[in-house]
Amino acid sequence: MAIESTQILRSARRIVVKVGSSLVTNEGRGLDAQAIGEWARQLAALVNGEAGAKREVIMVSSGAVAEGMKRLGWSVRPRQVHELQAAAAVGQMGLAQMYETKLRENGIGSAQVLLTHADLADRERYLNARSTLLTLLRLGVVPVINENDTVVNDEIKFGDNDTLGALVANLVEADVLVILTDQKGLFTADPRRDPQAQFVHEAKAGDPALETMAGGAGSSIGRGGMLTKILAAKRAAGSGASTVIAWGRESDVLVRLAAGEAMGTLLVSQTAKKQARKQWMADHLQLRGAVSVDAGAAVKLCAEGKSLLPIGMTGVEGDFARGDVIAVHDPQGQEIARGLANYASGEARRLCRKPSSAFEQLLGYVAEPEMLHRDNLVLTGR
Ligand SMILES: Nc1ncnc2c1ncn2[C@@H]1O[C@H](COP(=O)(O)OP(=O)(O)O)[C@@H](O)[C@H]1O
Ligand SMILES: N[C@@H](CCC(=O)OP(=O)(O)O)C(=O)O
Repeated sequence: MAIESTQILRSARRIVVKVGSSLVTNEGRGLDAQAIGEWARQLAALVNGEAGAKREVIMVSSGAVAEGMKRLGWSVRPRQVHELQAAAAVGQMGLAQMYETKLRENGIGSAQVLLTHADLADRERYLNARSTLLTLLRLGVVPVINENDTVVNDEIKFGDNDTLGALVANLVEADVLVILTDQKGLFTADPRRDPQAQFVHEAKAGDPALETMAGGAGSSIGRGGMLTKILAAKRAAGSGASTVIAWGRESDVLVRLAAGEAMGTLLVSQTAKKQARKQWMADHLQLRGAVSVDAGAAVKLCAEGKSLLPIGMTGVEGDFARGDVIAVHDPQGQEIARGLANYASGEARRLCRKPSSAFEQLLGYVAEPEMLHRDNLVLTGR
């Protein structure tokens, strides 16, 4: 593995770790307390900076359906969606409890977050999920995420948490997505079926050749197999995150990866994080409105890399909701930036020229001090 590649892991500050059902539930035998304890110990080590700098980590864990089936005494995975949903609701209790216990034993707080694809497609919910997760990370708490199986049906169900892991990596703009599974990484063919399969150390995320190598799930517990992992890596690369697929039972896997050790398969994102964000924002051509700012705010945005605060806003155009993409115009009417609005147009009009200390009285609640947060904004002027 090239030196620059190991550097990707070593320098990663925000990491999303995804573990699959077969690992979490010991191939369906029940929650693997020892394995979860091991990952919790390693997550704590990353948060505490024991493997280099302090990292922010998010755990995306499957296993609710498999654990629920065990608790309900079902040996065969039900085909009816509502039975799967019921099993997930039962199993999620145990899953959350186990992570909470194991992380707490390591001195780390945890939070349960259940998400659906629809939550992340809706701009307002996307922003809400993003700010909640970023707040949890700032507090040093490890979010433990799963699909919200109760409210999804066939069409909108992720069906596999590899995709969810990638969407979460996009949501929080993680540096790296680590997918822990029951193989050492990607092989040129499913190693359970082809003994000649060669290990792939490193490749470009999104390379179509990888999709032909990847087969379906090797066990009756796992869902997506390698293909969903390859596609997840492609999706994660959309926001600039590289992906590692590694064996979840390798000793100290997370700590060693974070220290830069070459393990598993590294799928390198071809786009830098900033460039990816700019592209994403540029793709949202449908601007819902704009805010005009004074010269001071324009300098803060363009030259100082700051967020846009309502105090610098002189006017609001259009009718937009929280989470919509809007433009920022300088005093000459030139577009200088675009970003995700934290406030709807009606609220924004009331906040123009106001300091954040006045927001609560004006709106009746306290929300973000920024109209456009730096992380949700790209400069578009020259
Ligand atoms: N090219 C490949 N390289 C490695 N594993 C593969 C490949 N194609 C298919 N697989 C299968 O994918 C399985 C992992 O996927 P899955 O069972 O869904 O795990 P998880 O529960 O971790 O998501 C492996 O056990 C393996 O049998
Ligand atoms: N939300 C489901 C996860 C779906 C699933 O099986 O994912 P995975 O094992 O990661 O392929 C659960 O917790 O059972």
